[in-house]
This record gives sequence, structure tokens and C-alpha cells, in this order.
Amino acid sequence: MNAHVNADMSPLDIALDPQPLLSVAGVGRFYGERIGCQGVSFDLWPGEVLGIVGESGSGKSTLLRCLAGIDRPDEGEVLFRGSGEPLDIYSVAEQERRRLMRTAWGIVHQNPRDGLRMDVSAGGNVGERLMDRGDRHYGKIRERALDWLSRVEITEDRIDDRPRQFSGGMQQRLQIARVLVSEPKLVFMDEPTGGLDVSVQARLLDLLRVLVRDLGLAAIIVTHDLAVARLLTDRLMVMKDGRVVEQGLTDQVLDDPHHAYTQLLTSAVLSV
Ligand SMILES: Nc1ncnc2c1ncn2[C@@H]1O[C@H](COP(=O)(O)OP(=O)(O)OP(=O)(O)O)[C@@H](O)[C@H]1O
Repeated sequence: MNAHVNADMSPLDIALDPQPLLSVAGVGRFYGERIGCQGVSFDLWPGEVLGIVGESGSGKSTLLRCLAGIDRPDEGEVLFRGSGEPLDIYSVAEQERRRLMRTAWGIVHQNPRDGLRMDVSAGGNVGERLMDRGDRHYGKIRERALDWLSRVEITEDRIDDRPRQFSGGMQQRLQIARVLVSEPKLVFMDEPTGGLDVSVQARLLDLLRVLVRDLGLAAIIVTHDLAVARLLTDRLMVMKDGRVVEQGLTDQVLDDPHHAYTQLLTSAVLSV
């Protein structure tokens, strides 16, 4: 957790932090003639949770992939300030970017299969991330893996099971443990509760809310579900046709939307 961010801080306090963790300027990505996303600029501050919402095809996933180092944008830049000087994540060597992706930030995929090693045990999935960042002491790795499995409500007797022996909700919780065990500064989540039953979703959301708050994590969460955005995020960016049409504090955007498209989105949901 950033030394000068704590759980009692409001988003406004966090905004007073002089150094954004991520600075995004004019990011755009195109698929031939089609716009994936275009002209996206914002700063993300330590400890801040940003939601990206919009209907299907509005460019949320394209943008997230550009921000997370997965797909190089065609224009604009993404600066990450892990410690010290800001780093343009697409100007560093591929190998360095991959290292950052494994250590300084984490990605929670909608489909846990994209984020887990399906042929490796639950304990191995979590422990592997610690080895990636240089931990070598087997006893300590096992202890931390167990601690994280219990935090995501996976009991010790399942440590040797493979992810495919888990339910969808358990797989998603395992993926979250695998990402968070290495104490990333920033986490990207793409529809983290998508594809799960409503009751499983509710439990997972609750778990995510507690973890994000307790760890003081900065996160960027893509969701088409405004209730998820309401519960998890401090600030919201609304996308339409690849562009950001409105952004602001989550409650303000949802309770008093200014853009006609945001009004349409919020009115389409009975209660968020
Ligand atoms: N690999 C691709 N090739 C061509 N076009 C793509 C590709 N991926 C996305 N697009 C297009 O880019 C635009 C944005 O898509 P994107 O998947 O980012 O939207 P989204 O908001 O994440 O949608 P969803 O909520 O359905 O996942 C859409 O017009 C889509 O058709």
C-alpha cells in the first residue's frame, strides 16, 4: 500500500497526491477502419478505483488491453509510475514490460481460464507468482499461498486440487489470489464477476470490495454492470463508440448523469 494512502482517505484526498500512478494521454487503437478506442486521457492516483462502463462494443476491453500492456495502442502513451520516474510502458523492451505485468501490476480476466494455469495445483498457481518476483524459500511461499487461499475462502484441503476441479466462482477467487499475492500496485479487472450466478457474483463482489479497500489497491475495472461499478469504484468513465463521453466521481455520474448516453444507461437499470 502506498505510504501516504490509507483506507480513511476520500477520493479527494487521494487526488491531492502529487504523483499519479498511471497517466494516460490520447490513447487510441484501431481495427482497420473501425475505432476500438480513441482520444482517451486520464490520471489514476494511488489507491483509486476507476470503473470503465459502456454498452457492448463501446471499447472498454480494447482500452483495458492497451492500459494493461497487452495490446500496443496505435496512438498516445501510457505512463506508469511504480517507483521514481514514470515509465512509458510501450517504449520499454517487451521483456521488461512482461516483468512489470507479472510484478508491479496484475490482471484479473473475465474468464479465470485466461488467468490461471489449469494444469497446476491451486497452491502452485498462487506460489508461482511469488517465485516470479524472486521468492525462493519454499516454506514461506507455501505459508503465503495458504494465507491467500484462505483470504479468498478456499480451504487448505483444496491446495493440491487443479483449477478444473473448482466451480466457476472458486476459479475466479483463485485467480484473484494469484494476482494479489504478489502485492501489485495496480490491478486491471475485465468484468470480474461476469459469467457467474447472481448469488456467486454477490459474494465475489463483497470479497473484492474488502480486499481492494484493505490493500489500498489502485484498480481499473471494466464492467457493463452499473451496480458493480457503484459498489467497487470511486470514479467512473463512460464510453460510447470508443470515446469517453463522461467521467467523474461514481456517485455523481450515476445519480446525476450529464451526457444523454449516460442518462440512457442509468435509466435502463431499475436500481443501481
Ligand atoms: N480483434 C478485433 N478485431 C476487429 N475489431 C475488433 C476487435 N476487438 C474489438 N473490435 C471492435 O472494437 C470495438 C470495441 O470493442 P471492445 O471489445 O473493446 O468493446 P467492449 O466495450 O469491451 O464490448 P463488450 O462489453 O461486448 O466486451 C467494437 O466495434 C468491436 O467490434
